[in-house]
Amino acid sequence: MTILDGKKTSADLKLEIAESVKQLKLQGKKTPHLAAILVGNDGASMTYVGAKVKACELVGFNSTLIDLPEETTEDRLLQEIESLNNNDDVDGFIIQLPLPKHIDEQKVLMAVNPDKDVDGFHPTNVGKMTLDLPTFLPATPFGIMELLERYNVETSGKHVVVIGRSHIVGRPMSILMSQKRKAGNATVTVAHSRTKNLKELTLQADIIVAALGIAEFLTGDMVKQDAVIIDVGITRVEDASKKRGYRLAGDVHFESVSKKASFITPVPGGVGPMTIAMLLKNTLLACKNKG
Ligand SMILES: Nc1nc(=O)c2c([nH]1)NC[C@@H]1CN(c3ccc(C(=O)N[C@@H](CCC(=O)O)C(=O)O)cc3)C=[N+]21
Repeated sequence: MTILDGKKTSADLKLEIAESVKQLKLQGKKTPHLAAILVGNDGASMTYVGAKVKACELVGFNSTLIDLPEETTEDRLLQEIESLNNNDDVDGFIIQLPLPKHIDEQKVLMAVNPDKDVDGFHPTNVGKMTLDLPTFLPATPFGIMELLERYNVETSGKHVVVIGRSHIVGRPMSILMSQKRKAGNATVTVAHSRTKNLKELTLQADIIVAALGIAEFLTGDMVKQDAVIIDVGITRVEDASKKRGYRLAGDVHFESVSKKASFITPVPGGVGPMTIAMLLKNTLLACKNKG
């Protein structure tokens, strides 16, 4: 069994990105600049955005965090987006999800200039991804593809079962892995909350991407011997014995599943850190695209 070490791989990627930033600077080009908008003070969201800002510092990017209160109106948020769209120094920006319920997420994501949409959530970029045209790939799926590639995990002709159909992970993952590309050429089944006989499907899977958001959902009895397991879930589970009062759990029951897996991503230290590294990669690309 091999651990797909996202922490190590993301550290390697960040070194590569830092090297590119140095080269840009030597050529007298501008420093990449990522901005993030955070609405409200959800604990997990604050952690993730904080990690993104820290990662920017590490690779030598400039970063801006726009921290708005929970009661921010949709109009006010749209104004902030317009101002980032028009800010020539900002190469790319993201709006941390989820947004408060009074804000229309689709409307907000459509307001982002697709050339600065380093999350790859704008319909233009989703369309380009689907057509396999050059674009910003959504960071989590992009990170998983990179991890599979760097560990030389064979995907061609394999049966992948993606559990979850979200716009940010499950759906794009299913599209990318079925495409003719590195870590692609797979036969993909998308399972979701209405799927019948899920266990029958997962037992046939060579590769399982668990992205449904239920802690420790996938157990050893649902998995074939030597399957490749990608755990996208990250849930804070109350645990009084921990410093912070919680532990992080994936969508995979690691203890039972790892006994059968050939490759498996841990939580923490798997897909999460890769997401951040790929966001940086997209920002570097946005900066280079500008010329
Ligand atoms: N517009 C937008 N873009 C996103 O990419 C986005 C988002 N919204 N909303 C939430 C999800 C989630 N996400 C994570 C990023 C890093 C870790 C990460 O680094 N996790 C660490 C642990 C961090 C911890 O201690 O909580 C790990 O898995 O090792 C996890 C999750 C990005 N997301």
